[in-house]
Amino acid sequence: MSEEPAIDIRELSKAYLVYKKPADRLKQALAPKLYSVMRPVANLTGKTLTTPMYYDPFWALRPLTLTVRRGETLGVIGRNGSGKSTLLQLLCGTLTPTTGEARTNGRIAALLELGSGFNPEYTGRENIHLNASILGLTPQEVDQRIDEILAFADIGEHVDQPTKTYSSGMTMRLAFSVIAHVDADILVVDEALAVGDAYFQQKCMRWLRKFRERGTVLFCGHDTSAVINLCQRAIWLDKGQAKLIGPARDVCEAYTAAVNAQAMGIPEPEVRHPSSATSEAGLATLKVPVKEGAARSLHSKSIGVLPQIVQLAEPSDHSASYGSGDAQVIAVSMTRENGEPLHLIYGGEKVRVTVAVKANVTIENPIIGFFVKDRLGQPLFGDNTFDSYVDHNILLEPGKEAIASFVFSLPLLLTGTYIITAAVASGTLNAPVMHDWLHDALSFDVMSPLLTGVLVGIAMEKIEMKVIDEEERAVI
Ligand SMILES: Nc1ncnc2c1ncn2[C@@H]1O[C@H](COP(=O)(O)OP(=O)(O)OP(=O)(O)O)[C@@H](O)[C@H]1O
Repeated sequence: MSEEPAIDIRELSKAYLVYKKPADRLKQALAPKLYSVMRPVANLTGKTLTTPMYYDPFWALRPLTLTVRRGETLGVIGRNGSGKSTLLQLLCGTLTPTTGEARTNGRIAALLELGSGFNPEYTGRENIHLNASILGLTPQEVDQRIDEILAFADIGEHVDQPTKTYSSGMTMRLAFSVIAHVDADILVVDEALAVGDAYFQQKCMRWLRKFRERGTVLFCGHDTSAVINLCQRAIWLDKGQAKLIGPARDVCEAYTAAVNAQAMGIPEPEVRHPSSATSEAGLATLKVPVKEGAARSLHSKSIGVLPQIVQLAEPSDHSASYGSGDAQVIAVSMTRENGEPLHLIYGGEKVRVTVAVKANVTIENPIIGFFVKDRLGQPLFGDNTFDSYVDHNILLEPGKEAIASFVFSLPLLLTGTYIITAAVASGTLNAPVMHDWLHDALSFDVMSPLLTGVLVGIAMEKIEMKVIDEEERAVI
């Protein structure tokens, strides 16, 4: 049983029937019956009548064969209209295939097209019952889990309002909460996940990372950094065809190269399909053609002064935390080095993150730390007080507070929302006793005009370029 793949797709395809005129749809519905009556008469006169087709088939998905192992996370990427939703809907059974089949082993739950599974006239509570039962829970099981579902969604009294009155963020909270509580074996999620506030997204990402330890995930979207971050393998769909299947990084790089080439008006890089023997391993040999005579103008720019607008949000009241409770994080802030509020910051400038904690019992040698995570919950950078204070024998008595501040040059960050996690512990770094770990202590938004394609940038001190001759080449 455990050797069975979670998803087994054989020659799966979908052709939509496209009618030129609305009347053609009616003709097509009537034609088979009409022709079955006319055919025997025609046969008597020695003619053969074939039923005409009033539609053109549009192949949204060409025959695809693919297996996904249990516990694997597969990314599905491709441009708009490439067939991603069609594939996922075929898997979920909401579309019927034209050829082939998709077999799934285990309970499958999908978060596709936000709220599409909700009846807008029903209240949130009624939709929980409806969706959870569609996903296989008995009414008793829904009753047992409803408090957990509501706690996870955290939408307060809105739960008794019709979902047509919900914001997209609230719909997302409820929809995700339901699929998180139905004991799914296979989860199919698309970029609907990007809806909602940063704190809830972090909660979903934490849940998703945990789910990956036991379940199979299909993650669909245009966002290659999310696919690289979450998925082991990826499939790139192009005009309904699987253009490349392989390790997520290779597939995303090939896809990004093709998208960039198209934007630059140069031919797409050649993509070599892996042979079936090596399809699970490395692949994708790329040759990037350069447009002949493409003159590039070169600017010198001072990277150290990229304006980044940093907007701090209020700390979340609902931040999840864990720890012994012997001490707790009571405040977290990010300011300029001198403590002034932060609004507009230039790349490479100094900032100060301050974490205040309070002891509930005597804490010997507290360790206070923080790290900054991106929207996918991936830690980017951070530090703690351990190395600097390991020999200081600090005793934090019950009711007393301590603050730690960290001054550093803020790396250049991509536009987006970032979250600061803060924690207080004691013991050692290898065997810490965690007193309070506050997942989402503070968030800040960055507007950055220039950077793309990296997690963080650094303030370059100097960038130079010059044309060299062979002699100079020899000394490099
Ligand atoms: N019911 C339909 N009838 C005809 N064509 C359809 C139908 N549904 C989808 N298509 C077409 O099938 C192709 C694939 O659509 P699909 O929604 O699967 O793409 P996608 O990769 O999910 O796109 P996006 O990234 O924009 O969501 C598109 O060209 C779309 O126009």
